[in-house]
Amino acid sequence: MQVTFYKYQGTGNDFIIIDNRQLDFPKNDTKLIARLCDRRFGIGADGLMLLEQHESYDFRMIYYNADGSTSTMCGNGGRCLVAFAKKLGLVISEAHFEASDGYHYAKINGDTIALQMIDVTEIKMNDTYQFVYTGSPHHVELVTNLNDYDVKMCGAKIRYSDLYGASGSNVNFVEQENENTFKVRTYERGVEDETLSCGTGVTAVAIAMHQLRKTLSTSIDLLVPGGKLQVRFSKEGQHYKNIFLIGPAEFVFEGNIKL
Ligand SMILES: N[C@@H](CCC[C@H](N)C(=O)O)C(=O)O
Repeated sequence: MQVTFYKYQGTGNDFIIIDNRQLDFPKNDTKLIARLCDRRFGIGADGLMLLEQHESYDFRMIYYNADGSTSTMCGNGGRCLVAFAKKLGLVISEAHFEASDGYHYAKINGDTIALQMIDVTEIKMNDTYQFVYTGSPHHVELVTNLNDYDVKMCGAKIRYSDLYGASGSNVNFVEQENENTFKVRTYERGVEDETLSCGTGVTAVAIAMHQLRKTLSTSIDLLVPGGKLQVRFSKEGQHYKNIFLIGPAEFVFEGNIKL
């Protein structure tokens, strides 16, 4: 079977996208997905997404990590899938879709996609770290000297620690740059390495930093190794709502593979 794939990236978090509206992609073939994402033996990506038909919304998002595991929500992936849906002509300036964590709305402005994330109602605050679920689980930790930090080694230690059990967590290391700007480097579960950006990760960081009162701003800039993202939200009581992850989502190339 010949399949056309599309490569997209959002601040360097890169994805293989396949139009699976005909439902012919072998969705349970973990080894195939891992091989397609492999940077030496395959196309290379942090994750693979399928765009499928949805009964009430514009489309459905199915996300796999680079190791082939089915995953929870991917913020940068969601933004890239919206850009792909626009390329397919499924949406024009707005999108409504369903992902593993439920309904999402997105606004399209050229290559900039603003994706609404799920509301956050619980933040676990600890002396040295916070835990925020933004559609995916995220450990957030302030560090000094982020540029020289061993994200892969320290991230893996936390991801596999007793703190998060068998399912683990993504791990974000953060350093404050100014009043409303934070630098972030993320160890991603399922890639098992640092990625250049993580959308659900920077969303967790923005909320954790606001909750910690490191910033009073509700529009926060996040500098990641792959570029710049913005997270905006409103706070109602103890709940964070109307959370938007904003940044570029770009088509890179397309090709055909024989499965
Ligand atoms: N890169 C993603 C997060 C993808 C999911 C994550 N690896 C997990 O398994 O939790 C993002 O942009 O949010």
